[in-house]
Amino acid sequence: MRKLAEHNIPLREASITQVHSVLRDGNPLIVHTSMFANALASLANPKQQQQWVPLAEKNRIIGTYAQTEIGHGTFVRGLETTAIFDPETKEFVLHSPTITSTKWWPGGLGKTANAAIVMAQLYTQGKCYGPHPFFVQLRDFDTHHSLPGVILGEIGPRLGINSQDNGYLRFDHYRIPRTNMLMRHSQVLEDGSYVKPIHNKLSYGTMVWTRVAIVHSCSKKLACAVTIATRYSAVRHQSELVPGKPEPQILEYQTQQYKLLPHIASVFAILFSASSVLRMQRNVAASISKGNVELLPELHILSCAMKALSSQDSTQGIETCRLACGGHGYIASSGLPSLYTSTTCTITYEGENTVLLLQVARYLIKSYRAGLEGLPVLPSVMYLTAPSAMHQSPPLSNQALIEAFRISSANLVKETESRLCRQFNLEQNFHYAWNRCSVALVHCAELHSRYYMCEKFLSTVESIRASDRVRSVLQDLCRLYLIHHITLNQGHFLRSGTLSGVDLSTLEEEMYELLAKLRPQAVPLVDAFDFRDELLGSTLGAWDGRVYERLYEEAQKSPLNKTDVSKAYHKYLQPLMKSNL
Ligand SMILES: CC(C)(COP(=O)(O)OP(=O)(O)OC[C@H]1O[C@@H](n2cnc3c(N)ncnc32)[C@H](O)[C@@H]1OP(=O)(O)O)[C@@H](O)C(=O)NCCC(=O)NCCSC(=O)CCCC(=O)O
Ligand SMILES: Cc1cc2nc3c(=O)[nH]c(=O)nc-3n(C[C@H](O)[C@H](O)[C@H](O)COP(=O)(O)OP(=O)(O)OC[C@H]3O[C@@H](n4cnc5c(N)ncnc54)[C@H](O)[C@@H]3O)c2cc1C
Repeated sequence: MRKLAEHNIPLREASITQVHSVLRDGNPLIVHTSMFANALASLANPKQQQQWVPLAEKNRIIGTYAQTEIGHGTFVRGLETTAIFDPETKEFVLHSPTITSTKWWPGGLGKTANAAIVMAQLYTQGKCYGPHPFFVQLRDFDTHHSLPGVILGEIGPRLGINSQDNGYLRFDHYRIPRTNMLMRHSQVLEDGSYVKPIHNKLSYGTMVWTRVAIVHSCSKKLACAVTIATRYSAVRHQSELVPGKPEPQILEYQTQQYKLLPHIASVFAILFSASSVLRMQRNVAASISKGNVELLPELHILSCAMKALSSQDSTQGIETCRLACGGHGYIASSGLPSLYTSTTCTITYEGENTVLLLQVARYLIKSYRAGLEGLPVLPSVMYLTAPSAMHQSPPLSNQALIEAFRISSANLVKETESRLCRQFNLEQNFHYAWNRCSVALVHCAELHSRYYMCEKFLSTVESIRASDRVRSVLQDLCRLYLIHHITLNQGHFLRSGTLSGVDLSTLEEEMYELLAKLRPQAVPLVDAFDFRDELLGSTLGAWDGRVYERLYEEAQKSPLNKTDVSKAYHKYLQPLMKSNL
């Protein structure tokens, strides 16, 4: 915090790499500066904001977002914590009636936070109105002791981000003032009457906002990983490419280029998609403040789609980068393990990916059916029932490939919808039929989301202001991305008839040429991400390429190297060596 203050950077504006470079194993304040701050900004009314925001900004209040329970994370409607309005005292009584209602996971809840936005089932006048957000003080603001009626702690070691003190929380008939319910969108009045919001999912707004932020952070984490692995691949020499010749840089191997270059491209694809979703989010936020919620469903679906794809792509990409560094990728000082553990959790949190993709699929099927009936559908899914335009672009041009994506995606939705209808006729129950088709439905959502990402990559590269040479590199990278994802999904293109076996062979051939063509650009491309060595914090990825010296220097810092003979020798090893075991 002192470093950031020195450089005049508020924590909420510190970049993901700046924070990650200092707090490798998780940031106990991340949920405070992201979700808690956002919940106050978007769910609290102006009076509540005046009361809490200045205190949160000065870190007098440190908050978290306590929604997930030990029994339910995905199914928000199934939360069990209750907030029952007591009209006598004009208070809400928060209670955790069961073990499964224990709040579980919130970042910083264990030891750091003294307050939380708690999602609880709102009851008033004997009726339940579903999950609503409440501002809840958990600890004394001076002594930091937990308050009577609040039981909390930390949940124990995790795969990674262990400095984030993810916590648990229970309430025992804990009372908070009525005015602690976040009342921007819905209210409980003094007499206990409920005022409903203009859209009943507005209280989920903090999740939507965080999903958008995750997309951007995934591109940054992947950019760090490809920088490390690419620079290392230019330094590392191994084996013989031609027998008897000197060992080449491992980046000369086509298989190594195939491991790295598509993920370098992926950084741009995710980044450009993130910008487009962020623009949409700003528009939707502005319309909501004017009372218009028309585009909220579109934003919800787009943020689900892009969060799912970017978290999956960046996690796989980081793991590929780690593997591409051989043994040295496994050492903590390479920076790759902590990048992996702090990214793979994005597949699960803020909506588990399969669940989010099923939300996307639900929207695709509904929109397809609406389109067939001539009803209006939102812009991103109009293509599902629009006539195909495959023959208008030169064969295998970028535009033709995007059209192939669009038609294949529409085709898959059409095919899956027919399967859903057939299954419905057999089962006579929509929900069972839906479950029976859910693998195919996830594939629909993935292909639609990939189409969106490819389209955003291409349209951004086409409109970007850059020198001809820079543009040409970006165009090659974009082309590589399109072809790579077509080859990974070739079955869909064959099924839709948009590409033939011969087309796929031609594209595959071109992909190999692109790998060779882009090979000299690999290091300049990652240098252009412009990470300082201090921020990257990697023995393998530093700018000067002194990999072996740094690995050796770092090993000297191991606590085991402080003495020649370790204490364990005297305590365990020597007795073992002398025993007859
Ligand atoms: C899966 C859903 C979306 C399902 O919600 P539901 O109320 O059961 O709705 P449904 O019946 O499936 O659909 C009804 C309808 O509600 C729509 N909807 C759902 N969510 C939204 C939204 N946000 N905005 C606008 N619309 C929304 C759906 O699209 C449906 O629309 P439709 O009826 O089809 O027109 C929800 O339960 C959910 O969001 N679950 C995921 C939970 C989650 O993301 N938790 C995050 C906890 S915080 C965290 O992980 C922080 C980590 C950060 C860190 O450590 O750094
Ligand atoms: C590191 C980390 C930090 C977190 N931070 C916070 C936080 O700050 N605040 C907070 O409130 N929560 C937090 N969480 C909780 C997180 O949001 C949930 O874990 C997440 O939403 C997934 O829910 P779940 O654990 O209930 O998984 P489950 O839903 O139980 O998932 C288990 C499996 O069931 C499947 N499944 C579930 N429902 C369906 C369905 N409808 N259709 C098909 N398959 C389904 C899933 O696909 C998955 O394969 C955090 C979690 C982690 C790991």
